Amino acid sequence: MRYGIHRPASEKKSKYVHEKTPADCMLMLRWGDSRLQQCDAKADKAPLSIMDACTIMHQHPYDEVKVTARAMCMNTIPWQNSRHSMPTPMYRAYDQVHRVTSAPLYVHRVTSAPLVGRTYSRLQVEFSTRLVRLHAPLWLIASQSNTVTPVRPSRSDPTCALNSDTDDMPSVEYHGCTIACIISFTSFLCLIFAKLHSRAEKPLPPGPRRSPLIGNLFNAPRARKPWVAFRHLMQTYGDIVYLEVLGRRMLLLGNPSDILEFLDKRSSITSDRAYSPLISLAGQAYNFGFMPYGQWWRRHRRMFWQQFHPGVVSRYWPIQKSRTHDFLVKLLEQPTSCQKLIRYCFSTTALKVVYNVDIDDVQDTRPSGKYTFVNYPVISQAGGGCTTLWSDPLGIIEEIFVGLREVTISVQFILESFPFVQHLPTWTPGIGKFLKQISRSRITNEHLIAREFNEARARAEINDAEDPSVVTLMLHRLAQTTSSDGDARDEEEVIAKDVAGVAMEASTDTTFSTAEGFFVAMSLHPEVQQKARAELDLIVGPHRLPDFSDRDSLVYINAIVKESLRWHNVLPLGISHNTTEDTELHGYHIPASTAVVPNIWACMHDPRFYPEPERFNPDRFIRDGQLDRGALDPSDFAFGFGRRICPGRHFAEAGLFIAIASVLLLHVFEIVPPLDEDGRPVNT
Ligand code: HEM
Repeated sequence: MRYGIHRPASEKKSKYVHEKTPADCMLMLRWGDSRLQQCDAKADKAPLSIMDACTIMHQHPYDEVKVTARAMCMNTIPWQNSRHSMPTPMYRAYDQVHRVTSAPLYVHRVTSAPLVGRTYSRLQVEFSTRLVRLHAPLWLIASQSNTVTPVRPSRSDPTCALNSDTDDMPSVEYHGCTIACIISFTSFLCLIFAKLHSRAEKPLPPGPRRSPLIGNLFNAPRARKPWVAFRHLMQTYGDIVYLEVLGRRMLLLGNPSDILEFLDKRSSITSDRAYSPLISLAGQAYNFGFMPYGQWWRRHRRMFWQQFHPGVVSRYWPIQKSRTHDFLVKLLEQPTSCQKLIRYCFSTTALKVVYNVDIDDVQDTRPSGKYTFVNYPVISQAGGGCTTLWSDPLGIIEEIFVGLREVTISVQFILESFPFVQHLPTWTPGIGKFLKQISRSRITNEHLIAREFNEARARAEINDAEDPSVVTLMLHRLAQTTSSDGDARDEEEVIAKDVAGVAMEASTDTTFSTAEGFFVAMSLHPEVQQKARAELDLIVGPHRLPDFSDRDSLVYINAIVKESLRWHNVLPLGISHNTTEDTELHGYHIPASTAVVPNIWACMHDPRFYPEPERFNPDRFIRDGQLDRGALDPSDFAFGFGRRICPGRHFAEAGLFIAIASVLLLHVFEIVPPLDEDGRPVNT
């Protein structure tokens, strides 16, 4: 029985196949177990692309089909171009080959597909297998360099694939020393393909069923607490969940050991950040926390670290202490403004530490214009996060934060999947208002950072070495180390400006949100306040305020700091990392460019590690009167992971320690829940 594949005249020639492609492709059809039939597609002068082959296989009701689509391989389709028309698994396979060889690949290769159920996924598996067995690369090189003559397959040819189930390559004639090159190159590629093959066999992690095109769009949480929605997914699918939303891959991790294994131990391939148009839209392009993993990020991080590593943060302790004392005085005067004053305390500390700016009053006027200290809640994953900006027009700031609050995961996905959305006019229904507000945020951000840096630099130039601010220290260091090369110096200054901006912004909302959580916890747990005071009375006594020198002795206060970080996570999903290579986790294949989202909140509220997780209980970190080294330490999670771990954590923990110890020591404060209209405590 003979089958010929005659393409109807009306059928368009594949747009992927180049006119000059040698058309010596063939199609082998296997009918039943033993009857082999063949068709030489060259007769039709219609070379098949792999997609054509797939279509044919898909359309023909054979038990098993083997397709050898050879000569259209090279110089026909750059693999990238075929991305949108390929079944995803096949595209991935090409993608992998491309990554490993880092060479332009024009490979459309031999495939074999027992069409069980006639699905492409079956095809993909066979495809990888056969790449290894068939030495496909040899054939490709040979046909390109013309040093190997392909022998047209025929049933009588013993080397021909048609005559055996093993599908060996057709026989070839070699010329001169190219043999050695070909053999070694082939072995190299075989190794690569073998590796790919082993990867391809691993399944993706479990997750909800993906719909065509949109993937898991409807599984992506739209609620304000995505970390809770993600935990629900994990309860269904396990601690490792894979989602794809509009073509973007996402891996959710909900188990402490998996998170540490993947993001800490393998941080060399999991420290990238995904690009999002939101970053520049919101004026955060300067923020190295969102920069991709690479030299520019590294230079920023290095300069930041020089100012905040554990060996130097003690130089900011006096500022942290004096700002805390100022906070206590103000709290005594205005006890009902507690929340506003907490923000004031941490924001003024940051401004002083970074720019050497003094603000002594909640309403402050500076000579250069009217500035109002304003507090507005800003987007924070915990919903309770806030930021404080030191800026001119109060109305604009409010507008900005209204805009930022609108940045939900859905908006993020839409912008990332359809970047053109950012260029839509601001009157566009639905998204226009958001775009307007976010663009105001950007302008203010850029203005603020440039202005504060320039003013601090001017002050640093006239001032003396008394000023320990981050900007001054960075500028001094630059003056000593930067070469006379003007461009290099300019670049270093840009980095210094960025670093100062990040230090100011990143250190305010995170720390005061944690402190706010602490106040809420204290209002709910008077017994914790009592225990803390007993310790403070014993160690510090009634005649002075706590100091950093008391830190090691104040075990219960340290446990409160840990419990505050655990109980109220300011970044419950951290900042997602991106993989830069294909890898695997617990037998699952994790493709490159997957956003890895650690559900820190889920870990910190997992009853397996923290019994009664909703209860604020510092004792869970104490054993035999000492901090329990065996307990899962929230600091190892709340500050992120690997090479991206929060570089401001030592500064943050010091600030939290001194604020918490000082507030609790003063017996004049009793932190209680707010009262409702009838005078009953409101249980938050
Ligand atoms: C309680 C306070 C804080 C918490 C809970 C916190 C948490 C985090 C987290 C979860 C990350 C993401 C890490 C990752 O990608 O895995 C991060 C990054 C970062 N944090 Fe913090 N942070 C706090 C305070 C601070 C402070 C005080 C500063 C500055 C002085 C700061 C500066 C940064 C910077 C610059 C990054 C970006 C690091 C990078 O991408 O390389 N943070 N923080």
